[in-house]
Amino acid sequence: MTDSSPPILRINALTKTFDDFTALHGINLNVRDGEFLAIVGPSGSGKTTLIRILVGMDEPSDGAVWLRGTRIDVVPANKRPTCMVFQSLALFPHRSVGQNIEFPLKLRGVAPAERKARALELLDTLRLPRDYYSKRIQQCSGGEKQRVALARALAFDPEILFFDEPLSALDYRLRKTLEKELKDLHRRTGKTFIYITHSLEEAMVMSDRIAIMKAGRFEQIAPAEEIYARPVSKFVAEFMGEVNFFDLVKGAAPGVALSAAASAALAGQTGTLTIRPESLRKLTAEGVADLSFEGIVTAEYLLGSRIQYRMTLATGQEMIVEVLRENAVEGGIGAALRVGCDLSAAHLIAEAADAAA
Ligand SMILES: Nc1ncnc2c1ncn2[C@@H]1O[C@H](COP(=O)(O)OP(=O)(O)OP(=O)(O)O)[C@@H](O)[C@H]1O
Repeated sequence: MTDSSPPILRINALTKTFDDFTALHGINLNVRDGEFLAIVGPSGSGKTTLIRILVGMDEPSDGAVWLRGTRIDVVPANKRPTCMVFQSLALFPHRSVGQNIEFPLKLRGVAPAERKARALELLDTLRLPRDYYSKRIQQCSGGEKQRVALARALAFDPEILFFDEPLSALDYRLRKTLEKELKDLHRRTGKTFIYITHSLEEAMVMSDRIAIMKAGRFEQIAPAEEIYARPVSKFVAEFMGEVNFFDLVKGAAPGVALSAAASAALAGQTGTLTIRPESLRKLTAEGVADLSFEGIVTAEYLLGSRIQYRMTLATGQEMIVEVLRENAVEGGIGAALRVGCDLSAAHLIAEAADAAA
Protein backbone atom coordinates (compact mmCIF):
# COMPACT_ATOMS: atom_id res chain seq x y z
CA MET A 1 0.00 0.00 0.00
CA THR A 2 1.54 3.26 -1.10
CA ASP A 3 0.19 6.75 -1.55
CA SER A 4 0.54 6.41 -5.31
CA SER A 5 -1.44 3.15 -5.64
CA PRO A 6 -4.88 3.67 -7.23
CA PRO A 7 -7.69 3.87 -4.66
CA ILE A 8 -9.89 0.79 -4.22
CA LEU A 9 -12.82 3.05 -3.35
CA ARG A 10 -13.45 6.54 -4.67
CA ILE A 11 -16.26 8.65 -3.28
CA ASN A 12 -17.01 11.57 -5.50
CA ALA A 13 -19.09 14.64 -4.48
CA LEU A 14 -21.51 12.45 -2.53
CA THR A 15 -24.61 14.25 -1.28
CA LYS A 16 -27.54 12.92 0.70
CA THR A 17 -30.62 14.92 1.54
CA PHE A 18 -33.62 13.88 3.60
CA ASP A 19 -36.46 16.25 2.63
CA ASP A 20 -34.94 19.66 3.31
CA PHE A 21 -32.11 18.35 5.54
CA THR A 22 -28.69 17.71 4.02
CA ALA A 23 -26.93 14.85 5.84
CA LEU A 24 -23.91 14.66 3.46
CA HIS A 25 -22.59 17.73 1.66
CA GLY A 26 -20.81 16.58 -1.50
CA ILE A 27 -18.07 14.62 0.21
CA ASN A 28 -14.96 13.22 -1.46
CA LEU A 29 -12.78 10.38 -0.23
CA ASN A 30 -10.24 7.98 -1.69
CA VAL A 31 -9.61 4.75 0.20
CA ARG A 32 -6.43 2.81 -0.56
CA ASP A 33 -6.38 -0.88 -1.26
CA GLY A 34 -5.67 -2.74 2.01
CA GLU A 35 -6.12 0.33 4.16
CA PHE A 36 -7.78 0.39 7.58
CA LEU A 37 -9.73 3.64 7.56
CA ALA A 38 -11.71 4.75 10.59
CA ILE A 39 -14.49 7.30 10.23
CA VAL A 40 -15.15 9.10 13.48
CA GLY A 41 -17.43 11.94 14.39
CA PRO A 42 -20.04 12.99 16.89
CA SER A 43 -23.57 11.65 16.85
CA GLY A 44 -25.49 12.92 13.82
CA SER A 45 -22.39 13.80 11.79
CA GLY A 46 -23.40 11.46 8.95
CA LYS A 47 -21.27 8.33 9.50
CA THR A 48 -24.14 5.84 9.26
CA THR A 49 -25.71 7.66 6.32
CA LEU A 50 -22.41 7.41 4.44
CA ILE A 51 -21.85 3.74 5.19
CA ARG A 52 -25.45 2.84 4.30
CA ILE A 53 -24.88 4.38 0.88
CA LEU A 54 -21.55 2.61 0.46
CA VAL A 55 -23.04 -0.83 1.16
CA GLY A 56 -26.17 -0.19 -0.90
CA MET A 57 -28.75 0.13 1.88
CA ASP A 58 -29.55 3.65 0.73
CA GLU A 59 -29.09 5.74 -2.41
CA PRO A 60 -27.16 8.98 -2.72
CA SER A 61 -29.05 12.11 -3.77
CA ASP A 62 -26.06 13.12 -5.88
CA GLY A 63 -22.48 12.08 -6.57
CA ALA A 64 -20.97 8.67 -7.26
CA VAL A 65 -19.05 5.80 -5.64
CA TRP A 66 -16.45 3.84 -7.59
CA LEU A 67 -14.93 0.50 -6.63
CA ARG A 68 -11.76 -0.26 -8.63
CA GLY A 69 -13.05 1.84 -11.50
CA THR A 70 -16.61 0.43 -11.52
CA ARG A 71 -19.44 2.66 -10.46
CA ILE A 72 -21.21 0.83 -7.59
CA ASP A 73 -23.76 3.29 -6.21
CA VAL A 74 -26.09 2.11 -8.97
CA VAL A 75 -25.50 -1.60 -8.16
CA PRO A 76 -27.94 -3.41 -5.79
CA ALA A 77 -26.53 -4.25 -2.33
CA ASN A 78 -26.45 -8.02 -2.90
CA LYS A 79 -24.40 -7.59 -6.09
CA ARG A 80 -21.68 -5.51 -4.46
CA PRO A 81 -18.37 -7.14 -3.56
CA THR A 82 -18.47 -5.59 -0.09
CA CYS A 83 -19.71 -6.75 3.28
CA MET A 84 -20.96 -5.08 6.42
CA VAL A 85 -20.56 -6.03 10.08
CA PHE A 86 -23.20 -4.46 12.26
CA GLN A 87 -23.19 -3.55 15.92
CA SER A 88 -26.07 -6.01 16.39
CA LEU A 89 -24.11 -8.70 14.48
CA ALA A 90 -27.39 -9.99 12.95
CA LEU A 91 -26.54 -13.67 13.53
CA PHE A 92 -29.22 -16.39 13.47
CA PRO A 93 -29.44 -17.36 17.16
CA HIS A 94 -30.99 -20.81 16.67
CA ARG A 95 -28.58 -21.92 13.97
CA SER A 96 -25.08 -23.30 14.44
CA VAL A 97 -21.87 -21.34 14.09
CA GLY A 98 -21.18 -23.21 10.84
CA GLN A 99 -24.62 -22.43 9.38
CA ASN A 100 -24.15 -18.77 10.20
CA ILE A 101 -20.72 -18.57 8.59
CA GLU A 102 -21.89 -20.46 5.52
CA PHE A 103 -25.04 -18.40 5.03
CA PRO A 104 -23.64 -15.92 2.48
CA LEU A 105 -22.06 -18.81 0.55
CA LYS A 106 -25.33 -20.71 0.50
CA LEU A 107 -27.04 -17.63 -0.94
CA ARG A 108 -24.46 -17.65 -3.69
CA GLY A 109 -25.12 -21.30 -4.47
CA VAL A 110 -21.79 -22.70 -3.22
CA ALA A 111 -21.90 -26.52 -2.76
CA PRO A 112 -22.18 -27.85 0.85
CA ALA A 113 -18.75 -29.51 1.01
CA GLU A 114 -17.03 -26.39 -0.26
CA ARG A 115 -19.03 -24.23 2.17
CA LYS A 116 -18.00 -26.37 5.11
CA ALA A 117 -14.33 -26.34 4.11
CA ARG A 118 -14.43 -22.54 3.89
CA ALA A 119 -16.23 -22.23 7.25
CA LEU A 120 -13.60 -24.40 8.97
CA GLU A 121 -10.84 -22.33 7.39
CA LEU A 122 -12.51 -19.17 8.69
CA LEU A 123 -12.78 -20.63 12.20
CA ASP A 124 -8.99 -20.99 12.04
CA THR A 125 -8.60 -17.42 10.76
CA LEU A 126 -10.71 -16.11 13.62
CA ARG A 127 -8.87 -18.37 16.10
CA LEU A 128 -12.03 -20.27 17.09
CA PRO A 129 -11.77 -24.04 17.71
CA ARG A 130 -12.96 -26.10 14.72
CA ASP A 131 -15.50 -27.97 16.89
CA TYR A 132 -17.38 -24.67 17.21
CA TYR A 133 -18.68 -25.48 13.74
CA SER A 134 -21.67 -27.32 15.25
CA LYS A 135 -22.09 -25.16 18.35
CA ARG A 136 -25.26 -23.06 18.60
CA ILE A 137 -24.92 -19.28 18.48
CA GLN A 138 -26.88 -19.04 21.74
CA GLN A 139 -24.13 -21.02 23.46
CA CYS A 140 -21.40 -18.58 22.37
CA SER A 141 -20.05 -15.73 24.49
CA GLY A 142 -20.25 -12.12 23.28
CA GLY A 143 -16.67 -12.21 22.00
CA GLU A 144 -17.20 -15.53 20.22
CA LYS A 145 -20.35 -14.21 18.53
CA GLN A 146 -18.32 -11.23 17.37
CA ARG A 147 -15.74 -13.58 15.83
CA VAL A 148 -18.48 -15.63 14.13
CA ALA A 149 -19.91 -12.42 12.64
CA LEU A 150 -16.45 -11.54 11.33
CA ALA A 151 -15.99 -15.03 9.89
CA ARG A 152 -19.34 -14.72 8.13
CA ALA A 153 -18.37 -11.31 6.75
CA LEU A 154 -15.17 -12.80 5.34
CA ALA A 155 -16.95 -15.89 3.95
CA PHE A 156 -17.41 -14.69 0.39
CA ASP A 157 -14.06 -12.93 0.27
CA PRO A 158 -15.36 -9.36 -0.01
CA GLU A 159 -13.18 -6.60 -1.45
CA ILE A 160 -14.03 -4.25 1.39
CA LEU A 161 -15.40 -4.84 4.87
CA PHE A 162 -17.50 -2.11 6.44
CA PHE A 163 -17.97 -2.02 10.19
CA ASP A 164 -20.66 -0.03 11.96
CA GLU A 165 -19.58 0.26 15.60
CA PRO A 166 -19.19 -3.52 15.96
CA LEU A 167 -17.66 -3.36 19.44
CA SER A 168 -19.75 -0.67 21.09
CA ALA A 169 -22.09 -3.06 22.93
CA LEU A 170 -19.25 -5.03 24.53
CA ASP A 171 -17.63 -4.52 27.92
CA TYR A 172 -14.35 -2.65 28.14
CA ARG A 173 -11.97 -5.62 28.43
CA LEU A 174 -13.53 -7.57 25.61
CA ARG A 175 -13.55 -4.46 23.45
CA LYS A 176 -9.84 -3.94 24.05
CA THR A 177 -9.10 -7.58 23.15
CA LEU A 178 -11.20 -7.45 19.98
CA GLU A 179 -9.67 -4.13 18.89
CA LYS A 180 -6.29 -5.86 18.76
CA GLU A 181 -7.77 -8.95 17.09
CA LEU A 182 -9.41 -6.82 14.42
CA LYS A 183 -6.17 -5.01 13.71
CA ASP A 184 -4.41 -8.35 13.52
CA LEU A 185 -7.14 -9.77 11.27
CA HIS A 186 -6.78 -6.78 8.99
CA ARG A 187 -3.06 -7.40 8.67
CA ARG A 188 -3.48 -11.12 8.05
CA THR A 189 -6.24 -10.80 5.45
CA GLY A 190 -4.86 -7.73 3.66
CA LYS A 191 -8.47 -6.58 3.08
CA THR A 192 -9.65 -2.99 3.07
CA PHE A 193 -11.47 -2.16 6.31
CA ILE A 194 -13.73 0.88 6.71
CA TYR A 195 -14.75 1.25 10.30
CA ILE A 196 -17.12 3.77 11.81
CA THR A 197 -16.99 4.53 15.48
CA HIS A 198 -17.75 7.15 18.11
CA SER A 199 -14.58 6.14 19.87
CA LEU A 200 -11.49 8.00 18.93
CA GLU A 201 -9.43 5.64 21.07
CA GLU A 202 -10.67 2.68 19.04
CA ALA A 203 -9.87 4.51 15.81
CA MET A 204 -6.37 5.35 17.01
CA VAL A 205 -5.53 1.79 18.08
CA MET A 206 -6.61 0.18 14.83
CA SER A 207 -6.56 2.43 11.81
CA ASP A 208 -4.01 3.61 9.27
CA ARG A 209 -5.94 6.84 8.72
CA ILE A 210 -8.77 8.59 10.48
CA ALA A 211 -11.45 10.62 8.71
CA ILE A 212 -13.10 13.08 11.09
CA MET A 213 -16.68 13.95 10.21
CA LYS A 214 -18.62 16.99 11.31
CA ALA A 215 -22.10 17.88 10.14
CA GLY A 216 -21.98 15.89 6.90
CA ARG A 217 -18.46 16.87 5.86
CA PHE A 218 -14.94 15.56 6.40
CA GLU A 219 -12.98 17.99 8.52
CA GLN A 220 -9.65 16.18 8.22
CA ILE A 221 -8.43 12.86 6.82
CA ALA A 222 -4.95 11.83 7.92
CA PRO A 223 -3.01 9.37 10.11
CA ALA A 224 -3.83 9.73 13.81
CA GLU A 225 -0.48 11.28 14.75
CA GLU A 226 -0.86 13.99 12.14
CA ILE A 227 -4.41 14.85 13.19
CA TYR A 228 -3.29 14.93 16.80
CA ALA A 229 -0.25 17.12 16.20
CA ARG A 230 -1.60 19.29 13.38
CA PRO A 231 -5.39 19.58 13.61
CA VAL A 232 -6.90 21.78 10.90
CA SER A 233 -9.56 23.23 13.19
CA LYS A 234 -10.45 23.74 16.84
CA PHE A 235 -13.18 21.13 16.39
CA VAL A 236 -10.62 18.49 15.36
CA ALA A 237 -8.14 19.56 18.06
CA GLU A 238 -10.79 19.12 20.77
CA PHE A 239 -12.09 15.91 19.26
CA MET A 240 -8.59 14.41 19.48
CA GLY A 241 -8.26 15.03 23.23
CA GLU A 242 -7.69 17.74 25.79
CA VAL A 243 -6.04 20.84 24.44
CA ASN A 244 -5.29 24.44 25.39
CA PHE A 245 -6.21 27.22 22.96
CA PHE A 246 -4.69 30.69 22.92
CA ASP A 247 -5.82 33.42 20.56
CA LEU A 248 -2.89 34.80 18.63
CA VAL A 249 -3.41 38.25 17.13
CA LYS A 250 -0.63 39.68 14.99
CA GLY A 251 2.01 37.64 16.81
CA ALA A 252 0.81 38.33 20.37
CA ALA A 253 -1.18 35.97 22.59
CA PRO A 254 -2.46 37.19 25.98
CA GLY A 255 -1.31 34.85 28.76
CA VAL A 256 1.60 33.50 26.73
CA ALA A 257 5.16 34.75 27.28
CA LEU A 258 7.17 34.27 24.11
CA SER A 259 10.95 33.92 23.82
CA ALA A 260 12.69 36.18 21.32
CA ALA A 261 12.91 33.30 18.83
CA ALA A 262 9.23 32.42 19.23
CA SER A 263 8.22 36.09 18.87
CA ALA A 264 10.18 36.30 15.65
CA ALA A 265 8.65 33.07 14.31
CA LEU A 266 5.10 34.14 15.10
CA ALA A 267 5.49 37.80 14.14
CA GLY A 268 2.41 39.15 12.37
CA GLN A 269 0.49 35.84 12.52
CA THR A 270 -3.12 35.51 13.61
CA GLY A 271 -5.01 32.36 14.57
CA THR A 272 -5.29 29.90 17.43
CA LEU A 273 -2.31 28.35 19.17
CA THR A 274 -3.07 24.80 20.27
CA ILE A 275 -1.00 23.21 22.99
CA ARG A 276 -1.55 19.69 24.32
CA PRO A 277 -1.41 19.39 28.14
CA GLU A 278 1.32 16.73 27.97
CA SER A 279 3.59 18.93 25.81
CA LEU A 280 4.08 21.25 28.77
CA ARG A 281 6.90 20.93 31.28
CA LYS A 282 7.36 22.48 34.69
CA LEU A 283 9.69 25.45 34.71
CA THR A 284 11.60 27.00 37.58
CA ALA A 285 11.38 30.78 38.06
CA GLU A 286 14.51 31.17 35.87
CA GLY A 287 13.67 28.33 33.47
CA VAL A 288 13.41 29.23 29.79
CA ALA A 289 11.11 27.94 27.05
CA ASP A 290 9.84 29.24 23.70
CA LEU A 291 6.37 29.62 25.21
CA SER A 292 5.80 29.97 28.95
CA PHE A 293 2.76 30.36 31.18
CA GLU A 294 2.26 31.25 34.83
CA GLY A 295 -0.72 30.61 37.03
CA ILE A 296 -2.21 29.17 40.19
CA VAL A 297 -3.18 25.50 40.45
CA THR A 298 -6.93 25.12 40.94
CA ALA A 299 -7.37 21.35 40.61
CA GLU A 300 -5.29 18.19 40.37
CA TYR A 301 -6.21 14.73 39.08
CA LEU A 302 -4.16 11.56 39.30
CA LEU A 303 -4.04 9.74 35.97
CA GLY A 304 -1.97 6.65 36.68
CA SER A 305 1.67 7.56 36.03
CA ARG A 306 0.77 11.18 35.24
CA ILE A 307 -0.89 14.06 37.05
CA GLN A 308 -3.13 16.58 35.42
CA TYR A 309 -3.38 20.12 36.79
CA ARG A 310 -5.79 22.86 36.00
CA MET A 311 -4.36 26.31 36.53
CA THR A 312 -5.75 29.80 36.16
CA LEU A 313 -3.55 32.38 34.45
CA ALA A 314 -3.43 36.08 35.35
CA THR A 315 -5.65 36.71 32.29
CA GLY A 316 -8.34 34.51 33.92
CA GLN A 317 -7.90 31.79 31.29
CA GLU A 318 -7.88 28.19 32.50
CA MET A 319 -5.13 25.91 31.35
CA ILE A 320 -4.61 22.13 31.53
CA VAL A 321 -1.14 20.79 32.26
CA GLU A 322 -0.12 17.14 32.45
CA VAL A 323 3.19 16.00 33.94
CA LEU A 324 4.75 12.76 35.10
CA ARG A 325 3.95 11.95 38.70
CA GLU A 326 7.62 12.37 39.66
CA ASN A 327 7.28 16.03 38.58
CA ALA A 328 4.25 16.70 40.80
CA VAL A 329 3.73 20.31 41.82
CA GLU A 330 4.71 20.84 45.41
CA GLY A 331 1.82 22.32 47.37
CA GLY A 332 -0.79 21.11 44.85
CA ILE A 333 -3.96 23.19 44.75
CA GLY A 334 -3.23 26.85 45.45
CA ALA A 335 0.46 26.62 44.48
CA ALA A 336 2.01 28.85 41.84
CA LEU A 337 2.95 26.98 38.67
CA ARG A 338 5.13 27.96 35.75
CA VAL A 339 5.17 25.76 32.67
CA GLY A 340 6.52 25.97 29.14
CA CYS A 341 6.98 24.20 25.83
CA ASP A 342 8.96 24.38 22.62
CA LEU A 343 7.47 26.28 19.70
CA SER A 344 7.37 22.98 17.76
CA ALA A 345 4.85 21.64 20.34
CA ALA A 346 2.48 24.54 19.70
CA HIS A 347 0.47 24.12 16.53
CA LEU A 348 -1.01 27.22 14.92
CA ILE A 349 -4.44 26.96 13.35
CA ALA A 350 -4.43 29.90 11.00
CA GLU A 351 -7.54 32.06 11.25
CA ALA A 352 -8.79 31.33 7.73
CA ALA A 353 -8.44 27.53 8.17
CA ASP A 354 -10.79 27.37 11.13
CA ALA A 355 -13.26 29.82 9.66
CA ALA A 356 -13.51 27.67 6.54
CA ALA A 357 -14.07 24.44 8.52
N1 LIG B 1 -33.98 8.50 7.19
C1 LIG B 1 -33.69 9.71 7.65
N2 LIG B 1 -34.58 10.73 7.57
C2 LIG B 1 -34.27 11.96 8.01
N3 LIG B 1 -33.11 12.30 8.58
C3 LIG B 1 -32.18 11.34 8.71
C4 LIG B 1 -32.43 10.00 8.25
N4 LIG B 1 -31.30 9.26 8.50
C5 LIG B 1 -30.43 10.10 9.10
N5 LIG B 1 -30.94 11.35 9.22
C6 LIG B 1 -30.26 12.52 9.79
O1 LIG B 1 -29.00 12.66 9.19
C7 LIG B 1 -28.01 13.07 10.14
C8 LIG B 1 -26.86 12.09 10.13
O2 LIG B 1 -27.31 10.87 10.71
P1 LIG B 1 -26.36 9.60 10.84
O3 LIG B 1 -27.17 8.49 11.42
O4 LIG B 1 -25.68 9.37 9.55
O5 LIG B 1 -25.31 10.13 11.91
P2 LIG B 1 -24.17 9.33 12.68
O6 LIG B 1 -22.93 10.14 12.56
O7 LIG B 1 -24.12 7.93 12.19
O8 LIG B 1 -24.72 9.35 14.17
P3 LIG B 1 -24.58 8.26 15.34
O9 LIG B 1 -23.15 8.29 15.71
O10 LIG B 1 -25.48 8.81 16.40
O11 LIG B 1 -25.05 6.94 14.77
C9 LIG B 1 -28.73 13.16 11.48
O12 LIG B 1 -29.06 14.52 11.73
C10 LIG B 1 -29.97 12.34 11.27
O13 LIG B 1 -31.04 12.81 12.07
